[in-house]
Amino acid sequence: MPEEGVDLTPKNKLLSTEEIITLSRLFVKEGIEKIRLTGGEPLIRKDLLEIIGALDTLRDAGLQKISITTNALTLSKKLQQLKTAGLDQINISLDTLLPAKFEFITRRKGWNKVIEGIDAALEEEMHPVKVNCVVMRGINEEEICDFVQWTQDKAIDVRFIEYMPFDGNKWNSKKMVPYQEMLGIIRARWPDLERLSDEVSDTSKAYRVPGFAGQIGFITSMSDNFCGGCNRVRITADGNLKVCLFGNAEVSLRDALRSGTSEAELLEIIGAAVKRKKKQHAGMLSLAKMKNRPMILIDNKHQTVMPKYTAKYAQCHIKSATEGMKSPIYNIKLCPLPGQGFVFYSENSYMQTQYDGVSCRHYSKKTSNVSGDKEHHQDTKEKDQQKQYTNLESDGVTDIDTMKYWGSDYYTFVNTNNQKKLKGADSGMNPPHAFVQNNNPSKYSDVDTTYSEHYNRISQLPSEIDVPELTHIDQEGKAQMVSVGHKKDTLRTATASGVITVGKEVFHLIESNQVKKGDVLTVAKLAGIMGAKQCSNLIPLCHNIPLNSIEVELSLDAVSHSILIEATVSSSGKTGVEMEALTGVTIAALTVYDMCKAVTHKMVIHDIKLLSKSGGQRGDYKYK
Ligand SMILES: Nc1nc2c(ncn2[C@@H]2O[C@H](COP(=O)(O)OP(=O)(O)OP(=O)(O)O)[C@@H](O)[C@H]2O)c(=O)[nH]1
Ligand SMILES: C[S@@+](CC[C@H](N)C(=O)[O-])C[C@H]1O[C@@H](n2cnc3c(N)ncnc32)[C@H](O)[C@@H]1O
Ligand code: SF4
Repeated sequence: MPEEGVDLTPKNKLLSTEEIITLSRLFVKEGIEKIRLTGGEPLIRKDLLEIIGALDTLRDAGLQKISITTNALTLSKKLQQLKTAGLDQINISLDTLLPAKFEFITRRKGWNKVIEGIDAALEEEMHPVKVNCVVMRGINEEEICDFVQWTQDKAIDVRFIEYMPFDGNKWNSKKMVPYQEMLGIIRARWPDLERLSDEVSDTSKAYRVPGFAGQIGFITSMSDNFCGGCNRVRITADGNLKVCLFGNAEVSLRDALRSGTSEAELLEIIGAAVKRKKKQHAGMLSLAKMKNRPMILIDNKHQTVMPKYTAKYAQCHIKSATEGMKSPIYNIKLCPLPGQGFVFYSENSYMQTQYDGVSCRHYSKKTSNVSGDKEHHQDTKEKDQQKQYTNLESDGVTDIDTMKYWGSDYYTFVNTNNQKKLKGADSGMNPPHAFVQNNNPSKYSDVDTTYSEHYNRISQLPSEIDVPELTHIDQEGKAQMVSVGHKKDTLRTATASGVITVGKEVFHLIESNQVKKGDVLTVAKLAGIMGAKQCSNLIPLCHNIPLNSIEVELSLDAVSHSILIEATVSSSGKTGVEMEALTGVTIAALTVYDMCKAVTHKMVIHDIKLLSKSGGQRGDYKYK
């Protein structure tokens, strides 16, 4: 819980008891066997007993387990009643065995109450009693062995959880303790720690110290995801279906229920969502950059925009991006800051969308607005638009390399620079909120797209997404050389430059050609040419391409006692030659260094950069 707290969702936005039960019945009918009430915090719901009691009546329909995950602050008082109502299993969160640290982590007292809750669960034989401990470096990692020791006499299952990134929790990779490291710490003290077997859909990898009453486990979402066995779907307290904890795609089942959607239609919506459940979550570093609801809000905050108007406006925006912009889009750029989205460029206009779905702006480069989007921008002054446009560019927006449309509201982006694939409308199950104009539904009350129309359209989209592999990593995140076989040959040139500052003495020796090893400028020039030719042998994922020409020039700067090096390379090929030009400059500079190091080591190679580049898919580049 952040220090400043969170805004509580108005009650009418939360699923009612009846709605929770209706949805549960539907899911159980479709084969769900276990329901976990998690958080937020389930124990603060006044109707918890009623919900568990109603879930208990679904046993005959196939429900086998009813569980909760709780902070256990009020558990000892309520447990007996919960068990009588039908609760089978309980997971309790506890990140420290030290009461003072508990207060520091949770910002409240209550450690004793949690321990009472754990003891009560053991007494009530709520088997297994799982204790969830999120391990954070610098906070509680030195307590790992104490937690393991705790299982000697207590028949609990302590699960060490890798700290996961959620909005606002200030995650960074250093704070996360990977499970291999935890395992190492435990093995150092208990070398005979034994591995137990897991169920295929378990979140944790189970272990036990031989002879101990309890066991331990590791929940390795970050370092070794267990998505392969994932069979879970999640409904937030405000009624959104999330098919992945880490996915932003959410579908409002609450709104569907409240708009009188039939059971068959609901099943269609759910089916379409589940079919698009991804094979696994994004990689660890990408996750950290993603926008995701914090864990505390998975339970209770309305985040998704309403499909009623998103469907129409998504269509409208993609349409303006393609047709409304009147001329073809020649470039798409990703804005540099999270949530700023994409900019589409065409001859006569450009359009900015926000990736988080908050807004979408369509700007005209000329005086008149572009059709299809006019009404949305009456209030935006051309000058401001221009300013924003310029800012985006000067902020160094990063190119999207390719984009593929799958229909009127679905597309994929691939961004090689950032090594990631971005999906605009996500997997199509979500209202395509990347293109929502405004989050004020009343403004668009004329829109009448219904759920079923929307999802019908979406369900026609291909379920498998053939995202082009353009990055230098393969599907397992390992390095690969990108295939350029499909690319056309074009004339490509690149110029790079660099500087070696050699100091007064060496400078004069070079200038007067008195360096003992020989003619520095000539040798370095040849070295630069040879270096450019050798580029693909030196840089692992570089292609070896036929070069048309290599020019290396060295000039002397008597003021700074430096040699300025410039290399220009050209090729008629499938891939750019900037690496060749940069290698040429680097090798020329190293050669100068090598030839002069007998005089001094006080030489600095610096400012190696790409000055310009032309040809290729992404257009020309000039260093400014
Ligand atoms: N990646 C991922 N991690 C999850 C998911 N559900 C739970 N976890 C992780 O498991 C931790 C404990 O969650 P719990 O609420 O106790 O649920 P659980 O582990 O699924 O519980 P069991 O039903 O006992 O397996 C969470 O803090 C997450 O780290 C999920 O769907 N995906
Ligand atoms: C978000 S809580 C909700 C249920 C309940 N309020 C509780 O405290 O247990 C569910 C589980 O997620 C864990 N959790 C919370 N933030 C996490 C994070 N950043 N990384 C990994 N697990 C986290 C909690 O420790 C808890 O076991
Ligand atoms: S697919 Fe999503 S929900 Fe399932 S284990 Fe992976 S991250 Fe969790």
